[in-house]
Amino acid sequence: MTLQITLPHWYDLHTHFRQDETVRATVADHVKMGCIGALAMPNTKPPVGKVFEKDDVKDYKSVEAYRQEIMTASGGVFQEVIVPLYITRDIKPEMITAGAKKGVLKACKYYPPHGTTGADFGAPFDMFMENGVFAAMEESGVTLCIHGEEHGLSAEKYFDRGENAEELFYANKMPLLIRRFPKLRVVAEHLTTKVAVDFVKSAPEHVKATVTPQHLMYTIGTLLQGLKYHLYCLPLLKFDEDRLALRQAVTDPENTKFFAGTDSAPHVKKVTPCGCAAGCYTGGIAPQLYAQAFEMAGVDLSIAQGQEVFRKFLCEIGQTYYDLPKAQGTFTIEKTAENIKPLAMAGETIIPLPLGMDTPMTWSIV
Ligand SMILES: NC(=O)N[C@@H](CC(=O)O)C(=O)O
Repeated sequence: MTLQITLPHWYDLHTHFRQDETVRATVADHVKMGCIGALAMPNTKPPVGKVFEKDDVKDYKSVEAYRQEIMTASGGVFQEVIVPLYITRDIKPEMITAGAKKGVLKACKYYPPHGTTGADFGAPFDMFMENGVFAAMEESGVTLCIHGEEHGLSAEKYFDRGENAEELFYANKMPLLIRRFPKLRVVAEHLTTKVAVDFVKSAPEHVKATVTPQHLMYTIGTLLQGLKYHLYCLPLLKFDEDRLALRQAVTDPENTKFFAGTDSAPHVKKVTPCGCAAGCYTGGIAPQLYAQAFEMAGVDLSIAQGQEVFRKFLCEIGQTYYDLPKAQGTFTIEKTAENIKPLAMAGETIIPLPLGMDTPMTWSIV
């Protein structure tokens, strides 16, 4: 008999829905994969750089309008959407306090300046340590979602082994942050290195982390062999010992910190004449990929104990941390290969991550 697992509906707690007509298509893919909500990243065009529509901050999108746009696109399926405020140079501590007080602002997102797709509005981390922004977040219980990479490094330092951009950030910046703001809620996003995993493990309980399917499944070697550019995302895939640390963290039966955040990032123009944009699209297929990754990590998903570890990672830890409405319904995945199709969008196509990979998908949505 084909193995099936029934899971509560879940929240993807790190994803990119983009803007305009892309929102409807990407949200639909999330609905297809059992999501009842998400934490939708603010690196849109223009960025989500203000809290309320009435705030007069450049031509930025507002948290309240973008949240409503996504809720509407889900056709009533989404129970809740968290839109973090993009931390730009234009953010003032008062905006955070006011947004939190009204219940509109739950999180803010730090991007290293020019560190990834849509990160051009980011500003140096130290600035927010000093200008009252992180202090206002700590005081009002707003979560800081961090893209934890040092910025401004040369290419060879950025991807250096042992001292790469993420390792430097978790060795230097993060300890300072949690010492200075001991009550600040922090989510370390899309971890890729053992250094970062060890940091999160050793930090207080309110410091958590998201992990993507691709960082659990692949290493830099997979990307380089055949230059599989659909696997190019930031932070870059790392080495075997890093992947092992991630796998151990998410599959540990005692895990209370590491949860699902796909970083699904659609790019209609992934390839440029001399390179490619960072971001992997996993909309519609993420639970299947996570299940495959857990099996690759040695978890037996045919037994209750294995399923429990998986359920906690996908459906429970993050939902509890963000105090999101509990799921009433369920969805089912089964162990049969899924036939993936490119997503058509505004006359262009978005290629989901596993298309063209050597490893075919082993799970599908029932
Ligand atoms: N992960 C990525 O490589 N890209 C993301 C941005 C990000 O979170 O880095 C994107 O929006 O395309």
